[in-house]
Amino acid sequence: SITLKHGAHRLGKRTDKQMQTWRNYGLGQFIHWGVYAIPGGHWEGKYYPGAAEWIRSWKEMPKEAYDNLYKQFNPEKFNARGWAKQAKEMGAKYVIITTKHHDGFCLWPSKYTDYTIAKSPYKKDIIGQLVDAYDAEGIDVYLYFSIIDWNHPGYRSSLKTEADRKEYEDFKTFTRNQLVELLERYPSTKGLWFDGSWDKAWIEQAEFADELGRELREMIPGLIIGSRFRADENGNRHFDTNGDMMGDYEQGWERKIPETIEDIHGNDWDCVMTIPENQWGYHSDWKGHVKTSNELIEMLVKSVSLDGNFVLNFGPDGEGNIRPEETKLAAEIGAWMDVNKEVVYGCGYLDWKKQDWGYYTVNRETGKKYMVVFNMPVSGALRVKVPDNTRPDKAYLLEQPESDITIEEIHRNEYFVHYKPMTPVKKPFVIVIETTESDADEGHYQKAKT
Ligand SMILES: COc1ccc([C@@H]2N[C@@H](C)[C@@H](O)[C@H]2O)cc1
Repeated sequence: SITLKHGAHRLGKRTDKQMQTWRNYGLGQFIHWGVYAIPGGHWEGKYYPGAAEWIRSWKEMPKEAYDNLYKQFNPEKFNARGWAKQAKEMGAKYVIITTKHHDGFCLWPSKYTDYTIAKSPYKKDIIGQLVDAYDAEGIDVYLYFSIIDWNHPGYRSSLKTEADRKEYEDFKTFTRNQLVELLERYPSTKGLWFDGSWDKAWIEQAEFADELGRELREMIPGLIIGSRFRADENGNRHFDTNGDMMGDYEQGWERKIPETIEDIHGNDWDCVMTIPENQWGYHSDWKGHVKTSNELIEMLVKSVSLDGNFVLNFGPDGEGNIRPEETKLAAEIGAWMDVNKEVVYGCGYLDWKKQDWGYYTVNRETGKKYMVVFNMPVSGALRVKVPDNTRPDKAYLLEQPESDITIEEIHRNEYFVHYKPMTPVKKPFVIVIETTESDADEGHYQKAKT
């Protein structure tokens, strides 16, 4: 590997307490809220087919009209305590809240621009209310911040002229000032989730961004920042010139989930996921597939089974309501978590061969192993392949610890867990499997000579 001044500053996972807490969350909530929720994916009767929070970039949206929307932003239904309570009941352990999206509108009263909530009819600090409400529910708060800022005069996506460069220096100072301001105003923040950092102009700022990251980490010891924040001096993002991840966890899994443990390259990671195919901000007309709670629970369990966190996005409307579809899903996920949360919290990857019926998770402290079943085989026989010197002794339903499920040895290190549900299965369910680790005899299975 080559020597880098602004590459990864740490190899391997962080092992401090704050990062251990992050690693054990399992389930998080994303909140995308801003003035884009006012048009909600429409303008003058026309339907915007893109992601609602990007409507300003739509050729049918006059920039002037969009940039004046904040003058009508007065979400009277906004109830931070209600949102936090709903997130608690869903089972979210952390929340990521948009402080400023690409449009540059600040949901906190920043003193570095007038394009903020303080200048709207609503006036009050939205970020402050959410931080207090989620803190009160014991849900850790992380702040989303977009480097892209279409409102700031100094913002550039690329630096072509000397004038660009001069303007961009003001933008860099503004960006730093806002981030320092956010951490000063909300010191209970556990981390920053950066977005909009793919512009050439920002990629050229390896030294500035590295120094800014250092300054922010000094302000809040243990602060957690993902891989999307900065580039190294050769313009590499997420992974530096040597292939080492920059930041504390990988932020590449947006609306997608790794397939195998190899895909995560030994790094911590989060998957951030929308309920429709691709809407983060509020769109009043979701077209296409809206994910069910069974799909979302599977994504959650799949993420945990591969040592990641799953962060589900909510996009409140222009009045401050959480829409009915999201409320329903939060309740369904919460009902499942009420019964099964122990297969998520503090759990991660078990190095047993993945089987078709679902996913294994293991509690990192207790070693307790779980089979989370999504796909019942017609045979009722759940195949389990174990590593050498591991023998499954007992299996029982998490919901009925006294249930004793038959385990049949069918081959060397291979078993059938025989389970036929008495009633039709409508939600994923969990079987706890207990094992003995032994240097037992090789057993009596003979490999065929071929
Ligand atoms: C051009 O592709 C994208 C896709 C998504 C984004 C933003 N990242 C998500 C977390 C949302 O904030 C979305 O607007 C930005 C650019």
